[in-house]
Order: sequence, then C-alpha cells, then structure tokens
Amino acid sequence: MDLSFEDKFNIEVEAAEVEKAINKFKDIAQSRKGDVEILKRCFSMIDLTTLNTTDGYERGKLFAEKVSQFPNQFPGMPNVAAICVYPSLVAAVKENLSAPSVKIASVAAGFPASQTFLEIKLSECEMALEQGADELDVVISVGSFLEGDYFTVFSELQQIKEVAENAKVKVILETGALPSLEDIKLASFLAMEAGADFIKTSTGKLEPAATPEAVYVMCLAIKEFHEKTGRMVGMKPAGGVSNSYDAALFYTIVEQVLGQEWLYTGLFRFGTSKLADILLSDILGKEVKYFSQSSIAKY
Ligand SMILES: O=C[C@H](O)COP(=O)(O)O
Repeated sequence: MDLSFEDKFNIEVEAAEVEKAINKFKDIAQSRKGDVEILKRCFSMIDLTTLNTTDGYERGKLFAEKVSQFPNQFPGMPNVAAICVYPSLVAAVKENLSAPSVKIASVAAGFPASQTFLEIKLSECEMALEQGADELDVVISVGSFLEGDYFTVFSELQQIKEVAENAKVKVILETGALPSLEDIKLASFLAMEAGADFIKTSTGKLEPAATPEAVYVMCLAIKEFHEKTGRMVGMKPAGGVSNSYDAALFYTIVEQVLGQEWLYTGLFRFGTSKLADILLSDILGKEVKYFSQSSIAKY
C-alpha cells in the first residue's frame, strides 16, 4: 500500500500565512458573533454531546426527550443536527428520540484514547450501529501516528469504514496531541484517504482542543483533497467550543476556505457539550437553560 502522501498532497504549512489568514477570519467573526442568522445556522449544525463517566440510561433518555420537544418549545428555531453519546447510551437515545431529522452519533473504537485491540474497536462500532447509531465518531490511533506507523492508522480506519457500511464516520485527529500543523495536515489526508466522511479536531478530553489554526489547516486539507479526488469531506471542530464568537469564527473559517456548499449538516458539525444553550441565549436575547437545566445535570 502506497502511503507516501507527500507525493500526492501538499503537506507543507506556512506559519506566517496561517497567522495572517486567522487574523482576517477573527476580524470577520467579531462582526458576526451577534448575527442571529449565522448563530442559528451554527446551532443547526451542533452535535449535542454528553460524554461523562457518570452518564447513564436516564441521561440518554432526557437528552432525547429534550431534543424531541425542542421544536414545540422553540418554534422558529432549527433543531440540533445530532445527539452524540457513548455507545452504552445509544439505545436510551434511540428509544426516546422522536425528531426525524436528528441523527444519533456514537463515539466508538476505544474513544477517547483509542488504546485497545482492533477487534474490540470494530466490535464496538458494529454494536453501536446495531443499537441504533447513525454515525460513528472514532479517534485515530494517535500513538501509532506519532511513531510514524501510518499503515496501522490507515488500515484501522479502513476497517472501521468497512464495518460502518453506510453510516458516516467522523475521524478525530486529536489535534492537541499532534506536534505541528504539518502533522495535522498529514493526519487529515491520511484519514480522508482511508474514507473518513468527516474529520474532527478533538475528543474534548485533552487540551488544547479545537483551535482556529487546527481548523484552518484541516479545511485547507479538505479543500485540496476535494480538488484532487472530487470527494467532499466534512469538518467538525470539537472540544471547548463554548461561546458565540468561537462558533462564528469556525463558521467563518469553513465558509472562507471551503465555500457556501459546506455550510450544512452534511458537511459541517460542531462537537460540543455546552454551546447549545449559549447560542440559544444569544439568539433569543435572554438567558436560556433548556439543555443544561439541573434535570439533565453535569452539563
Ligand atoms: O465531540 C465533542 C466533544 O467531546 C465535546 O467537548 P466539550 O465537552 O469540550 O464541548
């Protein structure tokens, strides 16, 4: 298998160019963080996430109920794109979700560390899908990547894609653990070549999580991948996204680098446990604690 991505894709990153571009995007985002239409679009692309050690059936059920009741509670607002949970909560969400447009995403394949046997990773993906997941969020084997063992990373992802069949696979690069922007670009190409439907920055379990630099470089890789292969791969900033400015900034980066056709749930998601109520509050101009009220706790 030829994994010499340097021959096929441009792995180089110009630090000065990244800084200049990010400054421009930050200026645009400043003027947009109060733009209700943009905040609504960001809201509609949220993967509403709960990934706590303490999560149980009741929490999955309450998340599903909250999302199901959302259109009645907030007429005129789009619903979130998906609910994202650990595999053990997929059934609870499936049994209680009555919002046809909202997908069920399961983290899987040894999330968040990816430190388990391949057979376990594949079985976990299969079982999450059997329980009702529509999408899988899986982390690359970061340790193998850092050792330069790209074959293992690539081959695992290919096998995960195979068991996923038609379910979307979002591949988490855990960019905060990758030493350079070139590594982030290389990991992006590797994941996309292996079949990733989305590439995602972070698990939310490690700092730094989603940064503008990581999101920008990943968007550059998605753009080049599209130009060279014709395939459109989605972008998912995740981890620590918790205010309207950050949402507007990531939205702006995706829009400016990839274009309008990326600005929908099929190609753009926010992975976040906190953003939904924050955007809702800014959109409605009053404090809203709908998803974070004490009934669903630790949120
Ligand atoms: O995929 C989503 C992340 O795990 C959520 O991270 P967060 O809790 O920092 O928003």
